[in-house]
Amino acid sequence: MSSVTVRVPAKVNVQLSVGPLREDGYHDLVNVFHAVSIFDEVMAKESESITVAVHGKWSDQVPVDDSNLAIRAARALAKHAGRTYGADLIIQKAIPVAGGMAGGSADAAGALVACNELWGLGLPFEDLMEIAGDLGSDVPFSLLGGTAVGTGRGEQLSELPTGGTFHWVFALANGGLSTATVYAECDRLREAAAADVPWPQLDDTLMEALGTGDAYSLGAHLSNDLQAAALNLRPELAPTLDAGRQHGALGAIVSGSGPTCAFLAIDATHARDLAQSLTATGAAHTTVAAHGPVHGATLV
Ligand SMILES: C[C@@](CO)(OP(=O)(O)O)[C@H](O)COP(=O)(O)OP(=O)(O)OC[C@H]1O[C@@H](n2ccc(N)nc2=O)[C@H](O)[C@@H]1O
Ligand SMILES: Nc1ncnc2c1ncn2[C@@H]1O[C@H](COP(=O)(O)OP(=O)(O)O)[C@@H](O)[C@H]1O
Repeated sequence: MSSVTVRVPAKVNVQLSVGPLREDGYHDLVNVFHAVSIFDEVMAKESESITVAVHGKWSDQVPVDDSNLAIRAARALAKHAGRTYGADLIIQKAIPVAGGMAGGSADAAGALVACNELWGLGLPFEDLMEIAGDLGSDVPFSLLGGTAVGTGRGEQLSELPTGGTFHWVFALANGGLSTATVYAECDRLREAAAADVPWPQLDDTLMEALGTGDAYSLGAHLSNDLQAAALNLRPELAPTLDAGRQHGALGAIVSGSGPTCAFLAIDATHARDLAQSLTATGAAHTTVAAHGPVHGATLV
């Protein structure tokens, strides 16, 4: 086989509950991930060494050196297999960069699946999940997709059955936010408020809404403990969220660490209308309609 292509989705967090800061610099989470139909594609081609090239709208914001998550994933896989392998990784980017939609994690997951195939390693899914967890807290979910609860750093996953398809609109922001900076701002706000940080708990009503496919209830129960921090760092996101609610979104939330804003719509037609209203009124400059849940990293 001379080349392999893998498609990997973006995510939104429908519940993101952040526990106290741990000694290792991470936070324990209850992170309810939901994979949505915005996809990066990762192609792996036979080569002597491991390289990366990035194409698409956001390509200029992605590093192509050894810090690229797809390169790090391919290297980690080769190390796990105990041999030196090469692959030219070609990424077609549609997921916003540093947008809180796990684009880098998606590319890492895509590279793991593509190189496992290209190199004929035949490693089982569980091995890929273990390597993924070492690469980043969100990478296992990019492999798995669907809807799932992440605990620990977010890397320990349990799949959640959902009762239907949910329709979303994403308002993309100019410029990204660093995940580490948003977590640090969350800690700073908590310290300033001298607030006790409760241990994160799964929201049972949200679980039920996902299970029954009840978009109205899901919209009412979306939650994100990083939202206040993201809004502090990017105050201009607050009016965008308000505009979405005014235009009939069932729920409006910052996606993960932001700055992408996510709006839950009633159905596909409402999502299209909502996306149009947000751009027509200037509340958002770029919007994307998408649905979830969708599969994780998949060979095409
Ligand atoms: C916030 C979330 C929500 O899904 O994603 P994004 O919205 O950024 O995509 C995740 O927790 C991000 O996961 P990921 O982007 O993989 O982060 P990592 O590379 O593991 O960690 C980057 C940094 O984020 C902070 N971090 C991450 C995960 C976690 N449970 N606690 C943390 O405090 C740490 O400062 C860490 O150094
Ligand atoms: N393949 C990649 N795609 C996107 N970003 C990458 C990639 N590899 C490394 N990065 C770096 O990771 C950072 C976080 O990117 P991303 O995963 O898109 O954001 P988020 O964590 O908000 O979902 C970016 O600012 C970029 O410097």
